[in-house]
Amino acid sequence: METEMKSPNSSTEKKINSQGSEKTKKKKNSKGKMHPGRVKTSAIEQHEIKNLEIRYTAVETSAIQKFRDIPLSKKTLQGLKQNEYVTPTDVQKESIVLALRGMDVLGAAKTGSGKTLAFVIPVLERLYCLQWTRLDGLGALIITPTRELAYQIFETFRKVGIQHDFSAGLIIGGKDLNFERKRLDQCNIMICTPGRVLHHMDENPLFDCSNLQMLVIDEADRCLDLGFQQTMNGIIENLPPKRQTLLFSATQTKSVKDLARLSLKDPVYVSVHEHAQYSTPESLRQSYIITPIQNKIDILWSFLRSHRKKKLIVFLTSCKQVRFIHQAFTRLRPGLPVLALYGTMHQMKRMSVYEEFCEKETAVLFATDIAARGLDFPNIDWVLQMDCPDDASSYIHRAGRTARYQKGGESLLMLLPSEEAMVEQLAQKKIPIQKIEVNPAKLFSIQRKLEAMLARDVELKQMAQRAFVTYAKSIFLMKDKSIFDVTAIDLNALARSLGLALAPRVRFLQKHLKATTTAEPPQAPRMLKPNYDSPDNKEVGVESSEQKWRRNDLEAAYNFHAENEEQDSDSDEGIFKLKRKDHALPGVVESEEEVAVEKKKKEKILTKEKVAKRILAKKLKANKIVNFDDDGNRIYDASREKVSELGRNLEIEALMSVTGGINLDEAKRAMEEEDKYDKELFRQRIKAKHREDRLKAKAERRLANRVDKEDEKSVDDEEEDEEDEESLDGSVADIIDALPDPDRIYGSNQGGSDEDGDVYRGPAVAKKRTRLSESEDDDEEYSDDESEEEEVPIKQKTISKKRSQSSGDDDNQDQPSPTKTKKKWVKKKPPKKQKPAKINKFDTGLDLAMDEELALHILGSKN
Ligand SMILES: Nc1ncnc2c1ncn2[C@@H]1O[C@H](COP(=O)(O)OP(=O)(O)OP(=O)(O)O)[C@@H](O)[C@H]1O
Repeated sequence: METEMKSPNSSTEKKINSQGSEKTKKKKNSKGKMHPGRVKTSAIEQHEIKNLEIRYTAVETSAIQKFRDIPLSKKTLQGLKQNEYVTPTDVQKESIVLALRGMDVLGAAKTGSGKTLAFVIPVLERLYCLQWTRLDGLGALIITPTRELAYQIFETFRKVGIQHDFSAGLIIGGKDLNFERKRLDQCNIMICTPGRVLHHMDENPLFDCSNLQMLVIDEADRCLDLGFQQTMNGIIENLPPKRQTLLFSATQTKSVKDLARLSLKDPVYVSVHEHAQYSTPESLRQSYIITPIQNKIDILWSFLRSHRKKKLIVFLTSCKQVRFIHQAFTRLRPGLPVLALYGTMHQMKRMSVYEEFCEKETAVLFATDIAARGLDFPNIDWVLQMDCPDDASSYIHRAGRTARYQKGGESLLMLLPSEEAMVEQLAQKKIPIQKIEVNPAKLFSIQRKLEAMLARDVELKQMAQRAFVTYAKSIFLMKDKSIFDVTAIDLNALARSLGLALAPRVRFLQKHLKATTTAEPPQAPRMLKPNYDSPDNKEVGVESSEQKWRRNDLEAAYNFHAENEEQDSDSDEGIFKLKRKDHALPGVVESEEEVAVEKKKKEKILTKEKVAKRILAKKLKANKIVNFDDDGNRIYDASREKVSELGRNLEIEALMSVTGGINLDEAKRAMEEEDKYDKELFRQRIKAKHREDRLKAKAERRLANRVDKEDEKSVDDEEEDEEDEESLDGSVADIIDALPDPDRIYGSNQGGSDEDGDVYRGPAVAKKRTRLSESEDDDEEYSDDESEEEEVPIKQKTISKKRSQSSGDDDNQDQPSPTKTKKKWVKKKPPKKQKPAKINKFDTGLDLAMDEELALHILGSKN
């Protein structure tokens, strides 16, 4: 994405001046802050900059002969010289000087007149004079409508700016977004397509254009037209208002609205060829032919056969047409290399085709309008416009791919009889174009060959069908209805010329024709015009017998071959992506029934996203598992759903609710209920975890006992009751289990709710054991559980007392208070185990066996 426009020996960011010393530069950036990492600039450069700035106002455009007459930095002059740019063109002289003075410029000049250098040079100079460095971020943003053009401009920056130290980035669609993203913040000059740059502006936090000095829009009229309107508005919103703006195009916009959007400050309109006799290059010879649609492909074939040593571009309306013609002609072999360039191509392929065609000496490139603007393919001999361009501007740009910068070239436009009005529009735009006739003797028909190929190759046949439909659709969608009339086209003849035996069905036309005949839309006069030759028939709503015949013929054509419907509908999708949506479609009045049918058809295409949306809309919960117990009662999973009745009811109410909203009191109550379940769930989890820890500790102890008998005798004085219980071996536990319930002995005024969450341990002793084991957990985790706190100390107190009596060395102060500490049982502990912080401990001074005996004794005596 990114390259550096620097000479091979200037590979570091620090610049050493000619004396070899470094000088710190105290230059402030546009926000008034000096960038801490500013590169040091030599005194010579600073001096040069001062001199240049003085000369900006003094320089006279008329006195400029060579680039060196313009106040330009040495680095730029060297870059120009290295690339053999010596004499500036008119548009360059005018625009560069004005731009150097810091003015907003609207540059208009013929195609191939060097408008690219007219903005590349001022951008380099401006940043140079500001002593811009990589650390200053984005200084200039250049926007162009196509990726290839962006690449071409990038290359010009790279070549002319070779002596500068700026870094330039190419931000275009079809490339790795992440790759671009990471390097964006290092770009000083960014060349981009509108969609991609807005994407970064919206989503990339590294994209910072707050320091931007210059905005350049190449092919400005195209970038600012309705096709890019929203994107461009989005971009402009993100740019700092204080900046210099340069707009360039061969067909420059003068729309006040466009210019207002850009908030230009006193822009200067540079139109060097405004008073020229023609709006196209003098060296361009232009001609047109009027031909019926069925002859177009034959003319193209014959033309290519007779220009095999030339380099040509052939423009067609849609990607699918280009694809079909390219595939068909590749197989038919016209005698020169055949290439294709269109928007739906893979980006890598697009670039390789672009480069390949640049290098070729003879070749034909079939292309859509993505190749119409700005591209500077070298040495193009001929431009063939096989389909009529959208308008005169579009014609100028297409034809302008040849006869560039002092070179000659020729252009041929093919028009259908219904499109002849275009000639008038071209004349109004000062385009000198001559009518020529096709020599029938030299016309060679390839229809049979195409038919044979399509019969053998289903894929090619499908391409032909798609080409047919997209062409019909693009004509139907054209803005200028005075030129483009789909009903005037003989679609059967078109189909045959493509090698198709029968015309594919075009449903939108059927619908349209139905609408124009059933309803009488006031805005659809052109749609009823069947014959361009008969001006009388142009009257609103009047349909002559000839028109009727034409309509019936068309209807018959459209109704053929319902089997092609699927493919057609596919193709129909594509064309909408490509054409500009800058006009309404008159005459299309859809009945309710048709709308319903259309809706139904659309529903057939179900993407994953749509399915998900539907599920959401229906408030269904996808992939939900419902468990039932043996009796068929539903088991609720507290971790995933509402368990309390109140909670569940509330959920059902929300689902049924049409109005939405929430009853806060109800919700609060439900939450409290749910909270109980949550707590219980949490408690159980903690218990399970503790149990697991205990078992683990027990296993470790057993292992330790086996290894070292001596250690077994040592008694740890800090034991936990719960661990104690678990550490008792099976026989002792059994004895304890068999002991009478202390509740019965000491009274049980406490609740026994703590049993709920415990594991089942046998019917007779469960309650007692649960109390022993759970109380500690609850103490640690749920200190609010009063029932356990009250019960345990009685036992504990007794045990502790007896212990202290028997050991006689216990410090009473160390004894846990009855209210705080519960039962404490002695147990063995692995020597290295850490003491839990919160648990109170005491020491009987006895070993485990004796402790057990003591416990049995105490309990037995109580009994
Ligand atoms: N001063 C110059 N000296 C020699 N060649 C030049 C000069 N300026 C431009 N050129 C060459 O002229 C050709 C056309 O230039 P460029 O692409 O900038 O034209 P353009 O006006 O932008 O055309 P379009 O309107 O089609 O975009 C390029 O090959 C370029 O290298």
